[in-house]
Amino acid sequence: MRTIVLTGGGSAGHVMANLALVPSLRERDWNVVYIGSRQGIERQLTQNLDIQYEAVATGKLRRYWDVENLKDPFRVLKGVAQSYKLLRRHRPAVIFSKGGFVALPVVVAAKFLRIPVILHEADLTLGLANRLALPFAAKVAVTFPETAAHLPPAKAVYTGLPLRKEVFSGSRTKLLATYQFSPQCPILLVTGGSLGAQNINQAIWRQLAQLTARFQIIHLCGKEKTNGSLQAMPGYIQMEYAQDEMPHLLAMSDVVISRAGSNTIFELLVMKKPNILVPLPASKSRGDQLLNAQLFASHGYSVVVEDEKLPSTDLSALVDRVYRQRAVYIDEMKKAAVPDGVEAVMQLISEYANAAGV
Ligand SMILES: CC(=O)N[C@H]1[C@@H](OP(=O)(O)OP(=O)(O)OC[C@H]2O[C@@H](n3ccc(=O)[nH]c3=O)[C@H](O)[C@@H]2O)O[C@H](CO)[C@@H](O)[C@@H]1O
Repeated sequence: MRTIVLTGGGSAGHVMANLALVPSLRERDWNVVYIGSRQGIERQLTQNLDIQYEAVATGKLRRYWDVENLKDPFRVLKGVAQSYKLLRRHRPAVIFSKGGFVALPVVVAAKFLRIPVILHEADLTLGLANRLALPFAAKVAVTFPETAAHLPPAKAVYTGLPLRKEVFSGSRTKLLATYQFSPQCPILLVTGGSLGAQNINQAIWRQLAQLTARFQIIHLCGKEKTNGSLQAMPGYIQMEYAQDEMPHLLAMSDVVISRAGSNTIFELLVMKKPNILVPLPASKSRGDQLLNAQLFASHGYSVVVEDEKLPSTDLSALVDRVYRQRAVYIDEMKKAAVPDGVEAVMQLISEYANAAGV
C-alpha cells in the first residue's frame, strides 16, 4: 500500500482541504498519515477520522514580539529531526502540505529524503509558511488562477480548493426543530471563521434586537467567546464551534455574515449563500482575507464591510438588503466555474506517485 503524508494546521483553514482528500485517497488505496502539532486544531479535527496521527514540535508564527519567538528556531529544528525520523519510518511516496507553521519541519525533512512535496495555497497570496516552504516543494497547487502569476511557472498548478464532500450534503430542515426555528422566518448564519471574531460578535450583540426582529440567527462565536447573558434568547443560537453541524448550518441559512477565510467563502459560493464578508484586517494578518473578499465582491458574490467600519455599519439594514436582493447574488454565484479541487489534487498526487513508480 502506498503512503501519503498530509500536513498543515494552526487553524481549520489549513486542515480542511487535507480532510477533503481523505475519502478519495482511501478509495484509491492510499495509506494516510497526518503529521501535525501536539495541541493544534488539526489533532482535534482528525480525531474521529481514524487517521494515523503523528505529532512533531513546531514554532508559532507571531506577528508581534514575544520571548517565545527566541525559542521557535530550536522548536522548528527539533520538528525537522522528528519529521525526518517519521518520514523514514513511514516512507511516503508524496507529502501534501496545506501550510501553517507545523508543515515547515515536515517539508524540510522531506527535502533531505528526496520525497516530493506538493504545497497547497488556499488564499490569493502565499502564506508565510508556504513561502518559506516553496524552495523545498515540487509543486504549488493554487486555489485562485491569479496566484499562479506570482509563482515560478514550473511549480504552479491551478487546482482550486479541495472542499469536504459533506459540505454539499447538508440538510435545510434537519436542525430546525432542535433550534426551535420556524421554517417561515429567514435564517442568518454568523461565523468568524474557525477562531471566531470578537468584532463581528460585538456588532451582532449590539444590533441583536433589530436583527432578531427579522431573522432567526445562528452565531458561531469562537472558543470561549459566547455571551452567557444571551443563552436563552428565542430565535438566537450561539455556539463556540460547529463541527458535524456545519454542513446543515450552511444549507439552512439564507444570508451569511462571515470572515473571508478561503474555505468558508468557497463553501458559501458552492452552496450559493448570499453573504456579507468582514475580512480580517491587514493590521492583524498579511491581508489575505481582504484580497479574497475584494475578489468575491468584484464577481458580485459578496458584499464587503471592512472590519474598522463594522461598528458604524447598520448591519440589520444591510442584512435585510442582501436578503431582499438574494436572487441577484445567487444568479452570479451560479455562473461561477468552481473546479473540483479534490479531483485536480488527486490527479497531481497520482502523477508524482506514478513518476516514483509506486
Ligand atoms: C485567522 C486566520 O489565520 N485566518 C486564515 C485561516 O482562516 P480559518 O481557519 O478561519 O479558515 P477558513 O475560513 O478558510 O475555514 C474555516 C473552516 O472551518 C469551518 N468551520 C468554521 C467555524 C465553525 O464553527 N465550524 C466549522 O466547521 C468552515 O466551514 C471552514 O471549512 O485560514 C484561511 C485559509 O488559509 C485563511 O484564508 C484565513 O485568513
